[in-house]
Amino acid sequence: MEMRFPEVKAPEPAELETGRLLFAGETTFVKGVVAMDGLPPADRMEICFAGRSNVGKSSLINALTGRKGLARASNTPGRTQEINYFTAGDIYVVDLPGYGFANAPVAVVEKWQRLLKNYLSGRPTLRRVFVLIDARHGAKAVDEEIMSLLDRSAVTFQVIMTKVDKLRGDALEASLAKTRAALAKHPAAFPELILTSSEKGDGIPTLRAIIAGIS
Ligand SMILES: Nc1nc2c(ncn2[C@@H]2O[C@H](COP(=O)(O)OP(=O)(O)OP(=O)(O)O)[C@@H](O)[C@H]2O)c(=O)[nH]1
Repeated sequence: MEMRFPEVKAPEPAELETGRLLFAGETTFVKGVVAMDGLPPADRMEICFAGRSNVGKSSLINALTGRKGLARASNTPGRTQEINYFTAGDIYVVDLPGYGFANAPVAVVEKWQRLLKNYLSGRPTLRRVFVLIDARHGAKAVDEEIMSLLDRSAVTFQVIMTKVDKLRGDALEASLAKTRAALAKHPAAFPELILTSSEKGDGIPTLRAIIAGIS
């Protein structure tokens, strides 16, 4: 299953095991943050997940941590409005608010954008941002915006393609090629895409191993 996608180098068994162990224990919710002064102390490494509303972020975090109700999967785009902190092993896993939602009031969007910007550019322990992109839709303008912000903030990021079970063959290849081309313009980006399906579990052990390998 893990070998189906040649994008990232397949982790070694020992790396897979380290990744499994990192998420084998209890993943606990720490807090939802709405302002910079609410962030927990920057006392350990953290990684975070960013993506457009409905990209499948909650589903991915649930699959990663093996806890169904942890990050709520919802069909109502844009309902996750806080920076949510979780602990997994000795790291923080951070769930950023989904961006690009159409119906939220402008003032609300602006407040989130400000928080997002401040967080991404001012968190010393943030080691990597995983930018989620729906395999069916490819990178949209809002994804480009966040990737440019990450470039400017010098925060390295890696793209996770979500819902790859919805595409196959040439359609999947075309989507990947387009995303790779988009990434080539971003100096802070890792070139390799991580392909995932939370529904099928594809790519989840690999993602765990990648996270465990970040130091
Ligand atoms: N086929 C398929 N559907 C998925 C997958 N991951 C998520 N979905 C579906 O996509 C929709 C959105 O998933 P969520 O995980 O709630 O998305 P989100 O990005 O957290 O959404 P917000 O809460 O709006 O930010 C749901 O209907 C999920 O069931 C996947 O890997 N495959």
